[in-house]
This record gives sequence, structure tokens and C-alpha cells, in this order.
Amino acid sequence: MSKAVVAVVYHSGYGHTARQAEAVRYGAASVEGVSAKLYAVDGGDAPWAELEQADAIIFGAPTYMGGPSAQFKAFQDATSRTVFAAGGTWKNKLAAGFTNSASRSGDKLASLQQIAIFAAQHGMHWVSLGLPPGNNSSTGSEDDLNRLGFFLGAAAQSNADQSAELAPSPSDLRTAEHLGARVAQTALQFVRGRA
Ligand SMILES: Cc1cc2nc3c(=O)[nH]c(=O)nc-3n(C[C@H](O)[C@H](O)[C@H](O)COP(=O)(O)O)c2cc1C
Repeated sequence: MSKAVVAVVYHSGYGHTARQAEAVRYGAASVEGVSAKLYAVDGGDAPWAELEQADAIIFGAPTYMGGPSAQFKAFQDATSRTVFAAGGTWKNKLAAGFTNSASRSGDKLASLQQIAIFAAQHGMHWVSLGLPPGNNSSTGSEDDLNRLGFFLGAAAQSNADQSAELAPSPSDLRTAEHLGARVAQTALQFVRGRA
């Protein structure tokens, strides 16, 4: 049976989004037949050849000032030359996104939208979160999966006064794992369907 490769590319300034990224990778790797690898970026350098081997790329960044961090944006901008102008080498790969910030909203949606548009510019197929919103009823709680109620990708919230050992919350990390697993399962369907 064919196997699928999932890459998780992220930036994290202070470690919180790194924990979310590791949860995404863990979820993807939990799917049999899938290998998943983390790639931290901090500007315009990235392991381009390795990313080209991936069947799916999951992008993640902290939300800074209402959008993906500048370091992640520099990575995105670099793909104009290394991926787009190089022949559109990410076309027809799967894509998904995640973001983390201090406020429950914190304008995270703007970051996910920006990442989804970026994926579309590369001709990638966007995979949504695929979970109902949690914590939106009288019986809901902060422990619910997708407690922040996003559809486009996985969201996490890290209290501004807590270190990355304490935040994001366990429910946000489980939500991130779910996204990784969903992308991995979809990648297997694509890889095996093409085979
Ligand atoms: C420059 C900067 C801008 C920020 N802007 C936002 C924001 O727009 N919304 C928000 O909720 N949190 C904002 N934050 C808080 C971060 O998103 C939050 O601390 C996050 O956990 C950082 O993730 P990291 O440790 O992976 O860098 C900002 C933090 C910094 C340093």
C-alpha cells in the first residue's frame, strides 16, 4: 500500500505555537501509513527539497498583530521564488493551517484566512478542521474539542502570562492532533487514489 508524507511547517516566537505544531505532527503520525515531520521556520529559509517530497503541508504560525507572524510571512514570501516561480511545485498537494494567540479570538481567523489564501495561490487543496464548534452551549466546557469554534483550521489560545509548558490548553492540543490526523487520512486517500 502507498504511504503518505505530511510536513508541518511552523514558526513560534516563544514556544506556544511549537507545542501546537508538535500536537499536529503527533496526530498525523498516529495514522498508519503516514510519516509526519516538523519543520520550524524563522524567515525565508526552509528545507525546500524536503517540502517538495510531502503529499500534504500543514502551515502554522502565532497570530501577531492580527495576522501570521512576520517570520512566517517571510517564509511565505520566499515561496514566491522557490515554489511558485519554480514551476508551481506545490500544486495539488494538500494544505491545512493552525494558529495560536493570547486572546480567545485575538483575530486568529485573519491568520487562518491568510494561510488558506496562500495555499490557494500555490494550487493546493485545503483541508478544513472538520469538527463541530465546542463550548457553545450551557453544557459546554473549556475541555471541549474545538472550544474556540473555528472551522477553517485549528486554533489554540495561550494565556499571555503563561509559559509554553502551561499553554495552550490540553483541549487545544487535542484539537491540533485532530487536524493532523484528518489531513493524514485525507493524504492517504489522495495518494492511494492517484496510485
Ligand atoms: C508582536 C506580537 C503581537 C501579538 N499580537 C496578538 C494578536 O493580534 N492577538 C492575540 O490574541 N495575541 C497576540 N499576541 C500574543 C501571542 O499570539 C501569544 O503570546 C502566542 O502564544 C505566542 O505564540 P508563540 O509563543 O508561538 O510565539 C501577540 C504577541 C506578540 C509578541
